[in-house]
Amino acid sequence: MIEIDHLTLTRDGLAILDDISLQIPRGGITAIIGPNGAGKSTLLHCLAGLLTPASGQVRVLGRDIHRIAARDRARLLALLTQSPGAMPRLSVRDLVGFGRWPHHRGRPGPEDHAIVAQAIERFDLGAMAARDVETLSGGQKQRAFVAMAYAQTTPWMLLDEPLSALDPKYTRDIMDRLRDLAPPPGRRPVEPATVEETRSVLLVLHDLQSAWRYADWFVCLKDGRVLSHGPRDTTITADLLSELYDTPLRLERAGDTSVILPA
Ligand SMILES: Nc1ncnc2c1ncn2[C@@H]1O[C@H](COP(=O)(O)OP(=O)(O)OP(=O)(O)O)[C@@H](O)[C@H]1O
Repeated sequence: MIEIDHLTLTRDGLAILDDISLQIPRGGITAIIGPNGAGKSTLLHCLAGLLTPASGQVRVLGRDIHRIAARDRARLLALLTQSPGAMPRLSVRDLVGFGRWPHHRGRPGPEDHAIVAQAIERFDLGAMAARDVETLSGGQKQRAFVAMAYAQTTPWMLLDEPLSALDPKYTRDIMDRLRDLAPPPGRRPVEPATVEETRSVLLVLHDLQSAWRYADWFVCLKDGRVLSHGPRDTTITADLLSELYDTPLRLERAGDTSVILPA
């Protein structure tokens, strides 16, 4: 579980995160949603221990994130940021291999190679594994970075807008794969033999449809505060979404799911 206890983070004297307290359950997929500038990325960086709050605490599996050494943190949480930056002259295979660094620190062994191969297969990157990352399309690059986070084999994967450049096929593909790794609590993950631990996936999403379809748990942020959080079915309503985004939205049943539409 991740426990967030009265977390406040300020920049230039302004509270970007304002007294946030909540718990994020272990296992399953949690979506952080909310309008632009709500503080979603900032919260993700705080959870990863990369930003120091003005007050409050983040505990991951019972430990204060700021008291965990960087190397141990990297074996606990994988963070994929919104703009991971340029990777000149690096092949897709090498990029994915970077995910193993906290485990082998420069001396990869057979298990590291096996996990990288699985990640490449799992995220459908085999045909481009030898290519320079910078020659990939935006969506292909996105998949390669998610595969890198996967190869880190951490109990927690924190992904900031992993769907932003993806077409509908790969949106579904990546979310199905994350669902396999982080099934709803109580169900076994679909994992290869070398990667046995259940993952917990925490992602920032603007794609509300995917959030609705895949997330078990929601954190709804607005103006640096938590407007609502909890399991999907008891948290997400048309009224909540309309208030969150300051625009009228409705939620309609469509077969086995619901769609979110302008009201
Ligand atoms: N380095 C910084 N200095 C000052 N303000 C910042 C800094 N980084 C972020 N902010 C501000 O903090 C607020 C929250 O930013 P954050 O990136 O966390 O929002 P977000 O919810 O992820 O937004 P988006 O959906 O647009 O990506 C914004 O008002 C932003 O301008």
